[in-house]
Amino acid sequence: MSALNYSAGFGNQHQSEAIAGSLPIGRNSPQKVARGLYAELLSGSAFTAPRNENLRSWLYRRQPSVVVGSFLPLAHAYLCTGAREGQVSPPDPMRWAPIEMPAEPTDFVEGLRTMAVNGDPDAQLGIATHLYVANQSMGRRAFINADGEMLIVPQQGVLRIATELGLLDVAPGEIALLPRGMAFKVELDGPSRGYVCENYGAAFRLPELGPIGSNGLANARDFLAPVAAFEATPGAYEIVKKYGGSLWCAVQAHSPFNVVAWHGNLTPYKYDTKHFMTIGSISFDHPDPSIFTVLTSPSDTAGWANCDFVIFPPRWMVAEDSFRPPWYHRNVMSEYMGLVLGQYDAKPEGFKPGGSSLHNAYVPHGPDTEAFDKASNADLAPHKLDNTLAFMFETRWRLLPTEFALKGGALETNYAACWAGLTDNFQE
Ligand SMILES: O=C(O)Cc1cc(O)ccc1O
Ligand SMILES: [Fe+2]
Repeated sequence: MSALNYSAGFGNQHQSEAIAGSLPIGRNSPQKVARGLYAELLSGSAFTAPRNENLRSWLYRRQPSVVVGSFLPLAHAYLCTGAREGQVSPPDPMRWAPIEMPAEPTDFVEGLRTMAVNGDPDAQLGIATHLYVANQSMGRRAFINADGEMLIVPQQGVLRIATELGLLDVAPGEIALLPRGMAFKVELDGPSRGYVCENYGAAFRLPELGPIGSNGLANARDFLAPVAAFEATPGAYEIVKKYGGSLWCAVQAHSPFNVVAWHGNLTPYKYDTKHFMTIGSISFDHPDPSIFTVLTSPSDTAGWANCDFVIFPPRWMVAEDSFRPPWYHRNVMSEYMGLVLGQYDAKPEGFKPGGSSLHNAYVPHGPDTEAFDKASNADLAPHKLDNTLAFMFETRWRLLPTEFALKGGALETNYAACWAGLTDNFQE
């Protein structure tokens, strides 16, 4: 596959045309659009949302999205939505082994496995955490998620994601952010696995930097939007839509990837986590993990995120007289974690790439016995945590595991045993 071009900058008013002269100049909806294209507005916020939160793009396309026909229900055995489809489970820490690649041909949508849910897409609140396992490109099949935006974290396999606004190539170590309601399809280069945060709440944005200043963490210029690209091959397309927690399917006679030009600030993005500028302790103590926030979806209460996307990338550990890994803690927020590669310092052996863990609100957790012993006795010379990438979807609402998470076979039965060796070392 040839290298793609991108348009850089998070939240910019991007503009792009696959054929020069297709974008209207100085207006959005001229009486006749150049080349016989139709103008279509896709909004990601209410029209009257404050200017700094207003999201919309104008699409100039060969046929408008309304030419689709009617939708019929489409079954999916593993896709769950909102707290209503979660299971009752005890307040124990939970951890899952990586799930197996499917034996049958499975595309990205068919390969979604919901692990945990909260909130309600109709209330525009909460998230779902999914895994995906896939071995087949979507071909002439597109997915539109009207319930939430999709943050994709590949763990294995490079994804070529075709969107209405153009193409993104996304490898492990990179992430993709796909706006709610925008059609996309996923092409594979081989068996692929990864994680998805489906966000029913406010759109992900860069966090405030406060005293950090005007630079650092994820810098806006490192987010890459696609450039306009449309599919010319004629023929029918299956449109799979997630709408109100159910999947629906319609067949239309043409490709939905027929946008010749577009402009606006509602765009898909990719971001390479190797550009994340970490900030950490250069004196003592382990800082709160919020220091590693890449993107945040705020809730109505300041600082209590609907979801924070947090990464634990390669970085130097230099803190003096400090227990360097995460502390033992009980958090009001709920933490779903995944591992893209390498080891996570709080669980060096037990947490595997492709695996997941869930430490829900007030469920105590922290370094396992091995990590505690190692970090309590380590020589505190500067040390590089290298070849590692863990991440966390942290949400203010409790995450309910799904039936697949509890009964699908990957749940560890004795996870809590990793803390059983923490003995009482009290010396009177
Ligand atoms: O529990 C975890 O492993 C995630 C986490 C990491 C950290 O550095 C501090 C707090 C926290 O919840
Ligand atoms: Fe934690």
